[in-house]
Amino acid sequence: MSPSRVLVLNSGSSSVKYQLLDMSDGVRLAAGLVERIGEESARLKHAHLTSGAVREWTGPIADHEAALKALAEELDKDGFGLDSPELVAIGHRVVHGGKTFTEPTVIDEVVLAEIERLIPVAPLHNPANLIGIRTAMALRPDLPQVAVFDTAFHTTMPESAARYAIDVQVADEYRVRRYGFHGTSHAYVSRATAKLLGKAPEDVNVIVLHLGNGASASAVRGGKCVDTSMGLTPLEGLVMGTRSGDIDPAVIFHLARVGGMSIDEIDTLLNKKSGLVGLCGDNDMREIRRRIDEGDAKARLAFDIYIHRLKKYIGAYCAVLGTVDAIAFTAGVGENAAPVREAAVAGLETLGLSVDGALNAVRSDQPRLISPEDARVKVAVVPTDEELEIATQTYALVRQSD
Ligand SMILES: Nc1ncnc2c1ncn2[C@@H]1O[C@H](COP(=O)(O)OP(=O)(O)O)[C@@H](O)[C@H]1O
Ligand SMILES: CC(=O)OP(=O)(O)O
Ligand SMILES: [Mg+2]
Repeated sequence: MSPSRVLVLNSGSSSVKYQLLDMSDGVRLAAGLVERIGEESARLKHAHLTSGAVREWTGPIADHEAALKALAEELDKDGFGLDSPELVAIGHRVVHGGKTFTEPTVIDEVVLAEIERLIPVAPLHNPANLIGIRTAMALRPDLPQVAVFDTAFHTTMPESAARYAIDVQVADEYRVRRYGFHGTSHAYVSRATAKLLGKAPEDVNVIVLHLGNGASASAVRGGKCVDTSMGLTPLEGLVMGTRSGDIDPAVIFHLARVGGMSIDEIDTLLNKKSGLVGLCGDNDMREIRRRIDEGDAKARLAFDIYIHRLKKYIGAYCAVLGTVDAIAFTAGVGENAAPVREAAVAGLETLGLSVDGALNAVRSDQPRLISPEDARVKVAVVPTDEELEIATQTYALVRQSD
């Protein structure tokens, strides 16, 4: 049998998630996570999925390169070393691909240079993605390394949604436009939602709510993205774990002129010290719900602001799409937090939206409907699988160029 294993690396600002899949049968062989990179108490969790064996390890991991080497060692212990001839490619999540990359792309020096050029518009993500790619290339220079871009799915947005209403020349010179992110997830979840409805992606309009630590909404018409909430960078849109999402841009001038803050300080404020963490000190929805149950007013207000923004985007995307077949909740918060799903659609009956309390309370890792049976617009929980989608696209590309 020809080799058919693909390793997927999803390098975030302080973590690396990875999965090894056999694409001949879709079996996941190993998966893991290195988090708190750069700290003394970094943590590695590795699972050998066919046996169920799990290894965990806590200790200092200095940087992303060290993290990559540590995860390569764990794979090696399970007989899945990066030197394995079974491996056909390594697929990398790359967050910002600008307008250049609309498809998965085999990485060479030109592609690396372009990803590097885009660092100013994805400062939390692209540098980590680059280190992941360079380290993997050094370990396996002979293997195709494929970049799968978060922005790719959104390149179908019409100009009316993608352009900001600013001077066109300035916008074009500095490539200021709305790119959108989490596209791999929006693509996967919108397709999986169509499947759940028993329809082809071309035949349905779906609103996808990707609510993780970073969060974004998208409006998908017939399988193609027509609008999304993130913009030039992953800062626009919904309230997130540590990011503000939408604000009046004049807040920035005000903080600079009146507050005496530097641009870098404001950048850090809006990207890392805002959102849920800025509002109540916690960015984990589990902790926020626990505090609400204890009567904590700050946590309550943070939750209410989060929901208010989410509702506005649901309403906006109903308007953008005209007719909506389903809205799908996904990622850490969307898949697990029933109170968020309930609150987000509460009062939207006139838009055809409601959830069934009992169905919403069910915990499952399977795609499922949580709206009443006769609902005009279906509400679904659809677990995302960015790693599978990256592996699928990576494998298809290397098979095609065989
Ligand atoms: N059981 C749960 N209930 C509520 N929220 C949860 C639960 N599990 C995870 N979350 C939320 O999901 C977030 C992480 O989502 P995830 O999609 O893994 O994020 P990312 O990929 O951006 O790191 C956590 O910060 C937390 O807020
Ligand atoms: C683009 C983005 O926000 O990604 P993440 O949710 O992984 O931070
Ligand atoms: Mg994520």
